[in-house]
Amino acid sequence: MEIEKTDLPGLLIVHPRIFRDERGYFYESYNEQKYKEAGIETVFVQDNESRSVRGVVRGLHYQLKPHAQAKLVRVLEGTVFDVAVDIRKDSPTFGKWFGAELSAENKKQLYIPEGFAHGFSVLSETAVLAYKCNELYHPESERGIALDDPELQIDWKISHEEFIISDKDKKSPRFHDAEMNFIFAENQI
Ligand SMILES: Cc1cn([C@H]2C[C@H](O)[C@@H](COP(=O)(O)OP(=O)(O)O[C@H]3O[C@H](C)C(=O)[C@H](O)[C@H]3O)O2)c(=O)[nH]c1=O
Repeated sequence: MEIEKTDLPGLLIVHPRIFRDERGYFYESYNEQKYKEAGIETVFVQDNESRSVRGVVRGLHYQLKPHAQAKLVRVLEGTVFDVAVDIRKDSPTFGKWFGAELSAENKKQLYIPEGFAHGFSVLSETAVLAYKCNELYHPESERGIALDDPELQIDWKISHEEFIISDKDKKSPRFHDAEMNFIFAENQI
């Protein structure tokens, strides 16, 4: 398994080791010891799965502290453009976003620490996303940021005309007005 750093401190791309043979493939999609050795110390307590059709954009979501969630995201079917936005107020990359194409084919994973808003767009006919969280769902603490925020300028790799988004996400505030309480922790570099 290889870990790739990104321009946003703490946000990592995981390249799992895939074992292929004439039957197909096998790989460890998570291994607590190996991920800890690679710097992903997080212990996960909840697994989520969602299926979406082409054009769906889910997010940008996060939970306020003390219910902030770190996530380990992978794709079981199809292809998505997975995006994380740094909302750690004192981070040198506050307000910056990073995106990666995750697919059932490339089996890449995105490790998103606490202090990021998360969202994804679906680039294939359908996509199934599976992700681990280190904190339980706490709807009262859940917040959103507008997917088409003019300050963030996220390129979702699909046209806005194609967007299929939930009524809830349509009402998310702009980044500038979003409620955040993330203080940048030095150990997140
Ligand atoms: C997130 C969540 C939702 N739900 C229920 C609440 C709703 O009745 C239903 C759909 O929830 P929602 O529309 O918020 O689902 P998504 O839009 O996929 O939300 C997710 O989208 C982005 C990409 C994320 O990273 C978050 O994990 C999560 O916010 O599932 C639960 O029961 N448990 C949960 O952990």
